[in-house]
Amino acid sequence: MGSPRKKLQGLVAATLTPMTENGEINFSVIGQYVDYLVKEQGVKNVFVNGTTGEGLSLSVSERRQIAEEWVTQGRNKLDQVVIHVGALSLKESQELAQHAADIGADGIAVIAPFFFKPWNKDVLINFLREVAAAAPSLPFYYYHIPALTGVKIRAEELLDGIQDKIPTFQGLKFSDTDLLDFGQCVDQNHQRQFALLFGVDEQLLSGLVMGATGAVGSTYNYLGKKTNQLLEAFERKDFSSALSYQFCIQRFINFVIKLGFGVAQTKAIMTLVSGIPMGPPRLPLQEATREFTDSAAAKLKSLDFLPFADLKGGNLGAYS
Ligand SMILES: CC(=O)N[C@@H]([C@@H](O)[C@H](O)[C@H](O)CO)[C@@H](O)CC(=O)C(=O)O
Repeated sequence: MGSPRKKLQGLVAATLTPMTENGEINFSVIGQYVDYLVKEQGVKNVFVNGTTGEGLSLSVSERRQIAEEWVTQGRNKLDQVVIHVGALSLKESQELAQHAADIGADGIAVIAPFFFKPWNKDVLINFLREVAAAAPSLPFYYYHIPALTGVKIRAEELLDGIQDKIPTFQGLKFSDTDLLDFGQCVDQNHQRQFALLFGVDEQLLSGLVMGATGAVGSTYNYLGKKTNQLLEAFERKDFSSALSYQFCIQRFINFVIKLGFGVAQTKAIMTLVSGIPMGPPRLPLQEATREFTDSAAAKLKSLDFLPFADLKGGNLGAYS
């Protein structure tokens, strides 16, 4: 991994947490998972224990072990390993933040507490500051995901003057469709000192046009290669190709959203595409149905995201 102060950019895969059929963490496949992301998807940054990683459904001990495994397996292979350490308990969040620093992670991220909710920006910043202070050497990212936390404090409000309060603040993971809010974050970031990472994969191109400096998402686990083509087209100002890539990605995401799409389904798709068993999700999530997986497989194939050989060659076997 690179120096902790290197700016986080490009694609960041929001990693899944592989589990066994008994619901235990399957640490044994994380090394293979790292290699798959780097070699097959061209993705060299990971966001661990977030939404996709079922971070809030895991025990603190499991979260620590998973973070350690990603840091260990990612050494000299991944550019950055960012650990999500958000929790309802400030103490747990601080413990996880300190642990992330101790094991040599490259950054930490925190969502807003969502049971007793911060009712204004200052209260939210007070909470975030206490967590950040537990890992004073690590870049700190705020993870804005209002649809799941129910905390609707606008990101642009939060950003205003944040580095005076949280000196390690390094950026934002913006998992929302409010492009006015996101645009105003970019507008404030005059010196481009912060990483502004867009978190809605099906709208990435809009985020890039608005000024996103990178992206964190679940689909980069298995559509990283295609999304990197989108990023490259955007970089060379070939907007027509960038739009074609985005539409292609949208066709798939739109299709699975209509079937019912979430972390469980992402696990099934990743198992299918990579051949690495991701296992079931943890309750209250429910495992994807066979019908979902078959339909997703057919769609991936029709979009050329999954060569026929892969379908025949055992990846479906890895799922069943
Ligand atoms: C609500 C949700 O899970 N959003 C995803 C997206 O990647 C999302 O799966 C994708 O845009 C498809 O809708 C990410 O923003 C979440 C994420 O990065 C994480 O797992 O921490």
